Amino acid sequence: MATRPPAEGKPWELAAHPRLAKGKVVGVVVLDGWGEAPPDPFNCIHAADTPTLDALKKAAPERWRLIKAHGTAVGLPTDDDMGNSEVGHNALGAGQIYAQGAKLVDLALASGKIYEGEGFKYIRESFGSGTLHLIGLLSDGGVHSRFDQLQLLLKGASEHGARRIRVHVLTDGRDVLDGSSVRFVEMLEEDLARLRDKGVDARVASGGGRMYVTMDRYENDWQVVKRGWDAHVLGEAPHKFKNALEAVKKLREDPKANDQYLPPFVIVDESGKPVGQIQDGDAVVTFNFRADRMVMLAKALEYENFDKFDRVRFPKIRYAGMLQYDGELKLPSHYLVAPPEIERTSGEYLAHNGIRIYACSETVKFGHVTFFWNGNRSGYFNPSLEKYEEIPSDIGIPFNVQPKMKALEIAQKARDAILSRKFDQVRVNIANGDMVGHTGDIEATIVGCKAADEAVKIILDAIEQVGGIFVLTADHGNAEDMAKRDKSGKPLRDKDGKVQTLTSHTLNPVPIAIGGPGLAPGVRFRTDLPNAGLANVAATVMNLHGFEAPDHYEPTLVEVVDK
Ligand SMILES: O=C(O)[C@@H](CO)OP(=O)(O)O
Ligand SMILES: [Mn+2]
Ligand SMILES: [Mn+2]
Repeated sequence: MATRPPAEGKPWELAAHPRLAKGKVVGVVVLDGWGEAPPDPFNCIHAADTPTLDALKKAAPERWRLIKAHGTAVGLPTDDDMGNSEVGHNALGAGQIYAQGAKLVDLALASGKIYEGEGFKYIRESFGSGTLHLIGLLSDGGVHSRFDQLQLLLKGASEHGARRIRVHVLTDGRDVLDGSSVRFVEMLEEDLARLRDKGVDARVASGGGRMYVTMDRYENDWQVVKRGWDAHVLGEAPHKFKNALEAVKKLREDPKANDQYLPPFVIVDESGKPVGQIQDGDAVVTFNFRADRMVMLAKALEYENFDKFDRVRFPKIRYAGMLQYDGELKLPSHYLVAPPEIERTSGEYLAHNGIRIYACSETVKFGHVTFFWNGNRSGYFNPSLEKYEEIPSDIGIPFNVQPKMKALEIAQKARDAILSRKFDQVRVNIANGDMVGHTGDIEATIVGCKAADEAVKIILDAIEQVGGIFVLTADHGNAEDMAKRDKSGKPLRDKDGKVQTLTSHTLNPVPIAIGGPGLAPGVRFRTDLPNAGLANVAATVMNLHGFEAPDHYEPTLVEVVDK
């Protein structure tokens, strides 16, 4: 964790790098979900035809190396935590390691401070006559939420006065194994039964699969959020069950069922009445700590004026997020734990130093190279220097059906931005390894990886034409390992002998490659930073723009030697 002196009050002007020239176009490519792992049939990156990236690897160790993308290196609670896009892009863009949401929530729960904060005091006002609703991802993936945090919150809230609690569960299957929803619901039901023994009226009220119900992001498809609203708030859904365990078990009987995409369901009583609609006077907490897939629901819960879908009813509730999900929008206005204040990101520094930036991705990753990259901040630092462009993602189909996604379109936009010479930095995120990797479809992921490699080639060719520099890296692993493994690394099989598919991110390191005709001949990776991680990339990029990095940044990966 950074122990460097605080930057407060320091000037924004960056010193010129003593040996590296300014004025080169720098292409920054983030391959989402692209880690490094040994060759193996479940390593889709290895299995795919990726000539461009293979050629870069040959420049190791001087211009290709691995960096850490998981655990404490990116501010997560432990080294057992896989990386994810939020923490990955935060670290890449900020150049510093911050304790992230997951860790801040752990600390607040462990110390009990969560119950003394403004957010909890606010929702507690409703405990007298209202119900406390908890909505979020039922998972121990640690990417958006964690089950142990939900357990502690349930216990703590009841000890602090909540008498009637309803949980609205979104099943995962993306950060954890598909099918694990059943076990999570069982464990939750055990906890709720214990609360009932203590006289708290606690039940599951509604739910659905995270990719189909509630957890859309970057306004890709508001219908997803509407399905959640209908189930959680209105108590309306096509499927009705007597309890949540029956719900997930029955819905999973469909051979095509998948935890990520379970349809919305509502729990009803003997007379068919929903057990937990959200009503005037209730309190609501969205217990995900991660922002991107909760912001849309937060808007629906909080905004008086709202036109994304017909809410039918807009109950007067006291709503708090686990964290504040958008610092610029101040949304939600009440929250249980203060988010990390990520400051002095490389984007802000570079904007102060006149660097013109173009950033582009498709919808599902657009906020990653903009909002997350800039320390969870929306909008431009300097609109006259920056341009952010979003390519609409395919909607309504799973990504294994169109595994090439918009890789080509993103690369063409980047190429045009590079060749226009209107920008000093052209930054993209190419989504295939991650989004297709999450489907667990090996064939499709291989196709996606090949498409990503072709996109990289287009961008590198443009950098070549303008005499520029490229930095290519990734935010965390995914496509390089699609099998769940035992401790020795052998794929685990289910009772029918089928290898268990790993849809989640991984703990693997990711590659970083530098090159291009603009790179001074003596630039190479240092050898004294074997444990470097994503947070070391920002200082590296600043150097390649011809600046020294600020001294509170994690150190640069490069040095310049005489050639
Ligand atoms: O899809 C997401 O929300 C996460 C996995 O839960 O992936 P990423 O961190 O790559 O965005
Ligand atoms: Mn990612
Ligand atoms: Mn992902």
